[in-house]
Amino acid sequence: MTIKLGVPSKGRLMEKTFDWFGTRGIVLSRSGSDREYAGAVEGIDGVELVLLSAGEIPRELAAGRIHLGVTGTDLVREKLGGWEQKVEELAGLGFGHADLVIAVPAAWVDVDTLDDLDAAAAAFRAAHGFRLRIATKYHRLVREFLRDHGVADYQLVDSQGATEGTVKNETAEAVADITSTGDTLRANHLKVLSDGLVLQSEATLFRARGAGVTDGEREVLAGLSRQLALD
Ligand SMILES: Nc1ncnc2c1ncn2[C@@H]1O[C@H](COP(=O)(O)OP(=O)(O)OP(=O)(O)O)[C@@H](O)[C@H]1O
Ligand SMILES: O=P(O)(O)OC[C@H]1O[C@H](OP(=O)(O)OP(=O)(O)O)[C@H](O)[C@@H]1O
Repeated sequence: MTIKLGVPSKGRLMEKTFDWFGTRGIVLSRSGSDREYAGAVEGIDGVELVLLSAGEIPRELAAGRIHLGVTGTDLVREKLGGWEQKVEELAGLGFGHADLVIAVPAAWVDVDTLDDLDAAAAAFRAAHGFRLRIATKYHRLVREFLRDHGVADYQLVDSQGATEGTVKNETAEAVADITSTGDTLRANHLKVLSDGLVLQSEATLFRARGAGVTDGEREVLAGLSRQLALD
């Protein structure tokens, strides 16, 4: 009779999630040493804390291995096709705000919009014999966004980190990545296209639609909802 709550195992999302639950009387903590991914829950019975990579939480929710999970809306939409059938958004947590954007070199003075990018991509292919490369880890979201906005002549290249560096390293001509302050983009001489906002993300508490629950677990979920003032 335990509800499993998945929370990011490190960094800003973990700390702010712990604070968010803490102000609502549920004290989450990482037990053991700094490197041990075990968690403890005080202030409510029947809830188990599972510490996971933020990027794995969508899949764990979809598989029903955790009942509740905190992660960014960007990661849920990217990792879960038909996400609305698999998870329910219970609450935006008011932190982890970040924009997924398309950015190009600041030096490309003729490219400020997606239409410009489309034209530049066609010219790039004619000049170089291969498609303009956009580095990202958000393949699904970027592909859908560019398709919906009529940009076709490009290829995605996978980048799982330090994405803004790919342009300087000449493994991509443009990037699609998360930004919050814009510092990383500026430091890498990149600019966001004026209509290049793919998605605005926020840390969110999700419920797995497919996770089986016993009557006892349903009661725990109801108690948790009351304590978190979700209703
Ligand atoms: N600079 C930022 N400011 C605010 N939120 C951010 C920022 N960068 C990433 N995020 C958000 O944090 C969440 C986790 O990001 P990311 O996938 O980079 O996790 P991570 O810390 O690399 O963890 P892991 O690799 O363990 O999954 C995402 O929802 C993302 O939108
Ligand atoms: O707009 P800013 O405030 O500069 O933040 C943006 C950066 O933050 C994230 O990286 P993170 O630190 O998570 O590292 P990563 O390269 O592993 O994704 C994101 O991927 C950007 O690189």
